[in-house]
Amino acid sequence: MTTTETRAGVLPAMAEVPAAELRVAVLGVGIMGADHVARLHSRVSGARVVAVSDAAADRAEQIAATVPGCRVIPDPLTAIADPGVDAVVVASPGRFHQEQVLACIAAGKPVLCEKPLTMDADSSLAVVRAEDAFAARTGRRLVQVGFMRRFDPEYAQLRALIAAGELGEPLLVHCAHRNATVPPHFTSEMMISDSVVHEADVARFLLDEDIAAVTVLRPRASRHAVPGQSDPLLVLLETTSGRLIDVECFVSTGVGYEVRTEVVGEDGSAMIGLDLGLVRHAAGGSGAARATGIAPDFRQRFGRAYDIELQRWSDAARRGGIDGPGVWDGYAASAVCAAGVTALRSGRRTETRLVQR
Ligand SMILES: NC(=O)c1ccc[n+]([C@@H]2O[C@H](COP(=O)([O-])OP(=O)(O)OC[C@H]3O[C@@H](n4cnc5c(N)ncnc54)[C@H](O)[C@@H]3O)[C@@H](O)[C@H]2O)c1
Ligand SMILES: O[C@H]1[C@H](O)[C@@H](O)[C@H](O)[C@@H](O)[C@H]1O
Repeated sequence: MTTTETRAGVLPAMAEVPAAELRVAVLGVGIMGADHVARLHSRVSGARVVAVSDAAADRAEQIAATVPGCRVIPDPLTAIADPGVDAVVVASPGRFHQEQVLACIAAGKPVLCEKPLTMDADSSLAVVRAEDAFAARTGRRLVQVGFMRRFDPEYAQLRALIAAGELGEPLLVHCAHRNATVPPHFTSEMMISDSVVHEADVARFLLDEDIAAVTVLRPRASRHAVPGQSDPLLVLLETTSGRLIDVECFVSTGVGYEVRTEVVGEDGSAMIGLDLGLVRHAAGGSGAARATGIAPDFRQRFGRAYDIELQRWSDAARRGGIDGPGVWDGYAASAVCAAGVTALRSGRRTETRLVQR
């Protein structure tokens, strides 16, 4: 149900990419959207940013000025419908994703939607249903979700190691997800729906199964936490077959952007995210050790992953489809986060509710 569903939306790697350049509109050009505009303009081939849209007019003008010929279209829905736009990147705040992604589906335009797909499981399911209806008519998938870790070479290597059986049966995954700071409006709920959503997807990506239940513990809060916020959090995800994933989510460390993942299997363990490449411990020897650097934020740590993600999305969009995590992955992660928010509020283990596909 997990990556099989994703694979259904993945176009074969050998498929030809049409010669015509993909004309892209980017909706929301704050930190992430502006980074994607620069990436599409200077590092992704076969795509051109032709329009940007942002609730802040001056911000839209400022970012449009960085790309020759790029227009500002103030209303995002007008930008989606514009006949000069072939495909869309949604990088607006999460609460606008549902409306904007549904408009892309209605217009039949491929869209890369930044995570989270939407803010809760029901609205994500509504997107799944709309895209399913489109796919039933056309045989094409339109929505790719910006779970960029799947395109990070270290995560890909870790997944391949697990799939090849090199660690034996994976049993445990230890994750650290640390940010230097977050804006003052960032709530404990957002630590689940906006931050731990990455681990919800990574767990499904690495282990190829769904998350059945979530428990959230609140350790003593850091004095740097946004007032009223429980920071850090310890989140425990249980997979359907009984594997456990523990996630330390700490978003006000003041240090930098630290994202680590260690998989412990019956026959060894492997860890990524130390700026050392993949470090592996197996019977008879372990991996490298050298001084590490810490990236200040996601743009440095996952820059290469975003480049690969947007290049592959753009190539697939030119063929009319997607090449990466789809709506079902977005929905599954939203369902985990919904259970997580309930677990956070209630202090109780909460089962994930996922409809049958
Ligand atoms: N994949 C990642 O690692 C990653 C990293 C950062 C952010 N994100 C995601 O990207 C999205 C944007 O995050 P950000 O950090 O860039 O936020 P941001 O606040 O820096 O930027 C959001 C921008 O959207 C604009 N905006 C507000 N309402 C809008 C609307 N209705 N339509 C279009 N634009 C609108 C705002 O004016 C602002 O410029 C979020 O979904 C976030 O979760 C993903
Ligand atoms: O939107 C950001 C982004 O997804 C980062 O990758 C994550 O580390 C942050 O916690 C989140 O707020």
